[in-house]
Amino acid sequence: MTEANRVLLGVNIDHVATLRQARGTRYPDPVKAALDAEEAGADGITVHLREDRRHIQERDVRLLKEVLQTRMNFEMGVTEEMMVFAEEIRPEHLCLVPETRQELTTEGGLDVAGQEARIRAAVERLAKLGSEVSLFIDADPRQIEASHRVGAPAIELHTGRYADAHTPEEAARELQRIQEGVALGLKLGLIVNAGHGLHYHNVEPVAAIPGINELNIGHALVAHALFVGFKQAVVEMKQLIVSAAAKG
Ligand SMILES: CC(=O)[C@@H](O)[C@H](O)COP(=O)(O)O
Ligand SMILES: NCC(=O)COP(=O)(O)O
Repeated sequence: MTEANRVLLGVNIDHVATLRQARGTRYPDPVKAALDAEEAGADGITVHLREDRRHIQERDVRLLKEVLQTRMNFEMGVTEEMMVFAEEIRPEHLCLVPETRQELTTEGGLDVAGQEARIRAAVERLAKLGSEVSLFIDADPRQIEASHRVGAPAIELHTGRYADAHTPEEAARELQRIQEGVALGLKLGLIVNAGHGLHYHNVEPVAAIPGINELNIGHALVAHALFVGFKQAVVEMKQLIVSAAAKG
């Protein structure tokens, strides 16, 4: 396999913390899940410290920063509170995401085109930490071009609409949007990642997109881990990604 078709797996451990927060217990510990994921072949660990702290807590992020063998991808809203916390943690990767207090999950991409000055200022400030800054956006040419203009080196394309498609035709259309988004991002010199809602039955066509760098996957992995264990869940996802990428 060449470097060109190697697709990385970022394991999102947020929903291990969701289970813990549901009862206010000390278990299950997302830090243990992260270490197990690394042993099973994860290329990085993703966490989203939400404003409402519904899953990941500051304690998790601080501990992860100390113990991870791979790297942290820290997802955050564009708020002063999060900027200050990111400056303390200095994660290797930072991903700016939109956040709405009441949403069930991250429902759309960041509107970079509609607030270029604000996002440019955030990207410049965070880049000083030495972190690779990424923008979580829809596969929309306007947003991809704006991400390039504000100086972000990387983007993560939101795959939620593809994952939530109700018919094969709709899924094919959404996949095509992602494929075109990846191609445009690469043409502009961006690192292109993708994620959200990917699972064992829909990940392969995305992993096969030429040039895609990393897939961030969480909810489906945590769900599958209930039945097969966390390490095995990561191993199975990684196998799917690696083999799809090799064919892509
Ligand atoms: C930004 C994003 O997509 C992730 O952080 C992920 O989906 C985590 O789960 P929640 O959106 O449920 O917090
Ligand atoms: N940025 C997307 C992510 O980290 C994982 O999303 P999901 O697999 O939990 O939907």
